[in-house]
Amino acid sequence: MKFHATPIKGLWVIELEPFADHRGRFSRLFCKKELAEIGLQAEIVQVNHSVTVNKGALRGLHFQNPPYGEDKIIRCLRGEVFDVAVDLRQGSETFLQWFGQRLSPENNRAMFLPKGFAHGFQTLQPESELIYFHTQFYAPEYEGGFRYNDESIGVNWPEAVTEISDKDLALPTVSSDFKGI
Ligand SMILES: Cc1cn([C@H]2C[C@H](O)[C@@H](COP(=O)(O)OP(=O)(O)O[C@H]3O[C@@H](C)C(=O)[C@@H](O)[C@H]3O)O2)c(=O)[nH]c1=O
Repeated sequence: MKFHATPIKGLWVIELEPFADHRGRFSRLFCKKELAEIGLQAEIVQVNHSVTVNKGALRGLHFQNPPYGEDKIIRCLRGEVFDVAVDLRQGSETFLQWFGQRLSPENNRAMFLPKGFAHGFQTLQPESELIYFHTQFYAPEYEGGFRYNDESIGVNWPEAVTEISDKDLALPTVSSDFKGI
């Protein structure tokens, strides 16, 4: 794995390094020892998978509140997505700044989000599949989120939004007294 720093400290793009031969490819998706270099300390306790049927569909921006904050690794297995992380860390010099990265099987990129980030993505291809590695269990009572089009965050989504859940449409915008998580 190669690690590429982003403009937001602690947020990394992971480049997988597939071995290719006449049979196809082999990639290491997770390595505790290598990921320790970019700050992954906790155990992975849950692996999730999502399929999004339509191009332009959007999920996010999601996070879990303390004490269920989590690190996440996100990899696209099929299709292509524009993946977004938003810095919600209290006192961070990049507070409320966002970073976007295209993820696809072809570009071999994955994202590493430490605790304190919101996450969302928009599909750039139909039938896009993601696999997520999480360091916390799903805790619905600690779920948090912000509206994908919150102006104080200002994510520049690449496509018109064709689909979004009612739950995500009902998410709040960032209030002026929000200090982070
Ligand atoms: C996230 C999650 C959902 N669920 C359930 C709740 C619900 O019935 C159904 C769908 O949940 P949601 O609508 O929240 O799914 P979704 O909008 O795809 O949520 C995901 O969005 C992206 C952006 C992320 O970063 C993920 O961590 C996760 O929050 O799955 C679990 O059982 N475990 C989980 O970890």
